[in-house]
Formats: sequence, structure tokens, C-alpha cells
Amino acid sequence: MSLLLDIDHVGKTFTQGGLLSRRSIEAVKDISLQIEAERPEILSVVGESGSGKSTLAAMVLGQQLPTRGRVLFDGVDVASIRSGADRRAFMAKVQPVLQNPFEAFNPLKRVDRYLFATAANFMAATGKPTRQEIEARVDRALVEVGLTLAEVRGRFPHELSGGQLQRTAIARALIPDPRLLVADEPVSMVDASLRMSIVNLFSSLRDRLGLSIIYITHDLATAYYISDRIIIMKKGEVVERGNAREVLDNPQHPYSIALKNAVLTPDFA
Ligand SMILES: Nc1ncnc2c1ncn2[C@@H]1O[C@H](COP(=O)(O)OP(=O)(O)OP(=O)(O)O)[C@@H](O)[C@H]1O
Repeated sequence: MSLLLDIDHVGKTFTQGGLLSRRSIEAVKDISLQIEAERPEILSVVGESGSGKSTLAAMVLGQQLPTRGRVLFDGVDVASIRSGADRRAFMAKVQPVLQNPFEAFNPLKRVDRYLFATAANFMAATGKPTRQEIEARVDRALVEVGLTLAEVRGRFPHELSGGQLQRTAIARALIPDPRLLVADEPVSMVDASLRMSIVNLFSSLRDRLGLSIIYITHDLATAYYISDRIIIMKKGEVVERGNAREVLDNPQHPYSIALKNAVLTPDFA
């Protein structure tokens, strides 16, 4: 069994304040978690605000370095990736999807410019691509998310709906052919009526492209619906983990039970 992602006893402590008022925050305590390379999956990470979900995501993305343990991607310690070329190769394989698509795009810049720039950047690793090759790559990524380049071409962010813009942001993440998406609250800013279509898109990307997705959310209903596995975090620790439906149908830890009761919807009843 080879591992795509191996989070090995990882912790992150932040230190804040000056000499006299120094205090430590253990955002992530000691988490181990693996995703198998041959078994693409959606892994949901849920927990209240401040439980360490985003810090864990930032360590997987190499944006924060662990203060203990290691994050291995495809067998390589993410903390050891230093050169620009290695960093670009890693980023091609592990892509973030942000919470707010309106923050991902400058309102004064046409969205296709971002897509072309991303394609040109990642395709440059194998020689200078032609304009046609870049457009074909961008169109392919947009088609994967249910859009086309013709629909997006020349548009500014405000000329697309929130759902279309989040799809475009996901398309941008797909351009380098990643193996893992790290999506931090990707539907919380999207209109409630469109949320299911975006999370369904994640399921279909897993099935069609063999992508694994770490789905960070407060929304237990969508987590229940699309995830294969779930971890429930509290104060930097995993308090419960397992098959998403089994955990959410029959939570064991008092915190998981409270979390479920707080958001009980007819879906769970
Ligand atoms: N750069 C930082 N410096 C200091 N403390 C931080 C930093 N980033 C996060 N923290 C602290 O670490 C803890 C975990 O934060 P984190 O953002 O990972 O939680 P979260 O579960 O993602 O919360 P939310 O759902 O609100 O995004 C919090 O106490 C937070 O204040």
C-alpha cells in the first residue's frame, strides 16, 4: 500500500506575545492520518471554530510547518521542499480551494487571465506551451467543473454568479492535474441552493479524475452526504474518526454527539 498523504504525529504550536506576555497555543496536538494513493477519497474534517482544522490544512499545503511530526506527500517530507522548482512540482499536486471565490480573484481582472496564467505557469515545466495549448488546457479544466472557456472568457468576477466563480476557482485548481485538493470551507460563501451542486462536483471529481479531497467544513449535512471518511476535531485533537456515515449515524464521543445535535436536520433523523 503506498500513501498519497501521511500525516505522522503532527502538531503545531503557535507562540504569541512579547517576552513578558508570551503564550503558546497548541492549535494541532498530535494527529496522524493517511490517505492511500490507490484509493481516492473525500475526507471531511469537521469541528467547531478554533479546533485546528485550518492549521492542519495549512500544514498539508506546506504553508505552515509542523512543530512536531511530519507531513509526507508521496513519500516526501513537505517541510524538506525548498527549491522553487520542487515547490512548484509539489503545488501542482496539492492544490487549495479557498472559502471565498471573490477573494481568490481580483475584481478588476478578468477571470480567464488567472486561468491562462496558471496553465502557462504549470505547462512551462515541460516546454513553452502555445496559446492554443493553454486555451485547450483551460477549457478542459472548465469542462470538468461544468463550464466552458466560451462561458467564462472575458468576464470579470462580478459577471459570474458565486457558484460559477467557485467552479472557476476549482477549475483553476485542476489545471496542473493535482492528486489532492484541500478545500477549506469551500461552500460556506456559496448560496445555500448551490451548495449541493458544488459538493456533488467534488464526488464526481473523485470518481472521474481519481482526486482525493480534504473537505474542511462546519456543515455536517454536506459532509455526511459526500465524504468517505470523517475526522471530528476538538481543541487540536481528533476525538472521533471513521466511515463518515457510520460516525454521523452513530457518534460515540460526547463532542460528536453535541455537534450532531446542534445541526440536526431531517437528513439525519
Ligand atoms: N498564525 C497563528 N498565530 C497564532 N495563533 C493561531 C494562528 N493560526 C491559528 N491560530 C490559533 O490556533 C487555533 C486553531 O485555529 P484554526 O484556524 O486552525 O481553527 P479552525 O478549526 O480552522 O477554525 P475556523 O473554523 O474558525 O476556521 C486557534 O486558537 C487560533 O487562534
